[in-house]
Amino acid sequence: MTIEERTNASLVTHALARDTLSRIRDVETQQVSFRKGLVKLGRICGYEIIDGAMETEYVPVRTPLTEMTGERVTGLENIVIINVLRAATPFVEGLLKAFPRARQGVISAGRDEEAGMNERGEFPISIDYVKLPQITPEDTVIVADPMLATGSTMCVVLDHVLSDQPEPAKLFVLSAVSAPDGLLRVSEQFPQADLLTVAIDDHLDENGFIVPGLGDAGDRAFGTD
Ligand SMILES: O=P(O)(O)OC[C@H]1O[C@H](OP(=O)(O)OP(=O)(O)O)[C@H](O)[C@@H]1O
Ligand SMILES: O=c1cc[nH]c(=O)[nH]1
Ligand SMILES: [Mg+2]
Repeated sequence: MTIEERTNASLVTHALARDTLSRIRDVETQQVSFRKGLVKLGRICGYEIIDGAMETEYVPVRTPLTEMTGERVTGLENIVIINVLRAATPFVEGLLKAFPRARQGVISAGRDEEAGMNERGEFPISIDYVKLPQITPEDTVIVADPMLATGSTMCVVLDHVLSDQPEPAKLFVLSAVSAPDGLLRVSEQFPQADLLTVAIDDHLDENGFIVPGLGDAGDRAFGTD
């Protein structure tokens, strides 16, 4: 069975998403181009979510010449985007171009790289800051993080997002690059989530980095190492 058959994962299929991801994977791509690539990917993924998951309605439109029936996307006022600091910041900047009226939440989450992975392939995650909007049952919640590696970060983030809140109408976990381990872990713990990703890569290395991946997304976008 493929990983998509074993989980709720599906691929963002837009050719420009694959093009942009391939450019930012390149080790020669420097900070500014890398960050701009993540912004562009976020915008494309946002449009893909609208295309695949949102309803439209017919509306009367009066053009300068005549009256006609037009079409509008519904539900754009019920979008919540969660930014997993820090690597998701440029990704969310792009998503906001598709969802300019989204309510936003922020969670600062970091893997304890020094502690390393435990025997279950999980990292300890430190959460330093959480500020979330109230979620309603009408909302579509998009939790954005460009990298889904072991899934440790996303599971802790989803615990925070969903605790003491009504279940949203739809829940998307949006990533640029995912590893099979992370998709399996998040799918198992949060079967209600749709996992959207531009690529499902091969495996994790011994340090929990996605291979082939793109390296450390936060460091490359923020110019740190
Ligand atoms: O699936 P996981 O194994 O948990 O790894 C994925 C996490 O790792 C990266 O964040 P990192 O901890 O490097 O923080 P940063 O965004 O500040 O670089 C990435 O942005 C994810 O949040
Ligand atoms: O490959 C990886 C894994 C976790 N975080 C990253 O930024 N890259
Ligand atoms: Mg990082």
